[in-house]
Amino acid sequence: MTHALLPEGLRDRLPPEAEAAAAILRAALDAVAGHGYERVAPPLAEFEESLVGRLKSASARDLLRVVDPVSQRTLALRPDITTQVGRIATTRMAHRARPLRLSYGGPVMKLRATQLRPEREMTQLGAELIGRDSAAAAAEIAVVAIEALAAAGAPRITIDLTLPDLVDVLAAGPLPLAPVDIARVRCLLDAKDAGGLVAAGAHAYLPLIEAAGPFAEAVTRLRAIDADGALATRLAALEQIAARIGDAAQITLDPTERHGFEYQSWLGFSLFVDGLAGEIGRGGTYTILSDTGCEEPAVGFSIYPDPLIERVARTAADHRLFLPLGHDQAAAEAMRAQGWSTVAALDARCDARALGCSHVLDGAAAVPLG
Ligand SMILES: N[C@@H](Cc1c[nH]c[nH+]1)C(=O)O
Repeated sequence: MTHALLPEGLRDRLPPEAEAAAAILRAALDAVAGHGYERVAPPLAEFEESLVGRLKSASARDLLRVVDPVSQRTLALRPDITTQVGRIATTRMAHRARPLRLSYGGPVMKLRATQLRPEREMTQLGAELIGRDSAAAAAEIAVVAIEALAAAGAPRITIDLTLPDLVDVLAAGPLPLAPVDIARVRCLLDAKDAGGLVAAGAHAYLPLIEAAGPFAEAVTRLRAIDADGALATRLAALEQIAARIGDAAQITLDPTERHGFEYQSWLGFSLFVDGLAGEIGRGGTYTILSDTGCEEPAVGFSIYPDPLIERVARTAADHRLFLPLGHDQAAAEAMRAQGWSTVAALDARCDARALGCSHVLDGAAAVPLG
């Protein structure tokens, strides 16, 4: 009977998951706000053309579209709030001093589900720092991303740093490649296909496959490749970012990883949480195009926190307190002030266990239901 109730990839969130989802969003965005990021809330849908082409190098995206009977124009549901924040920053907030620090959180819609993420609607939260894409700016964003994830209840966090335009930089400088070969070499590096690189005559790129792993060793190997100094500023920036992160997260480097980086420029990063499959967030540097043709650098991150919901919901369910008939109302209020959810009996038929309570109020004390 559940099939056909909702389209594929869309679902209702029931208790306690809906509450957990809201709590996660709140906690993560509070952490972000603590660093001076001001919240913006763009709409769920907007004109298709304003969602496309706003960020430099963004590839055309499959969007979920509708024709708006009111404006007679095509609207698209947002698949990524970063684009909208870019629009706001370069239009309505163009007059504001840079760097401009903005945060956001809300649902996004993908046209298609993937095997790893069967949902088409998901929550996205994040922060964008507009007007800078320096190492200092990137380091701040990485630290804020890790803090937001920790505040959302993520236990051990790993950040994987990458250099999305690395192959372009090397191909244009010390390790020349014909333009037609660049895409091929990128794919071979993505697949970590050493044999393929040799067959394609791109031996010089082999060491990049080796330069992946825990940060300290990987960056040393990457430095060894940098014979002509073409990567010197990037290497220094990576070191600066890693030093700023310190031991707030495990740091790895995968210099040629490009998966999921659609518009990021010199820096990209993916966020992982112990015990969860796949990445939970992503970020990096990018360029916003304004309507007047100006370009503005930026750096930011997005977290897709839905996979954390189950974990948080489990903890929340441990603090549900049954208030028997005739309970002490002041005691109940004191318990709510401590963060308990109270469930009041309305008549003798109300059953604590059946109503999902973990404790019962006895006098002024919460007694576990056992
Ligand atoms: N919005 C990007 C991540 C990002 C935010 N800012 C820069 N990059 C994503 O979801 O993949």
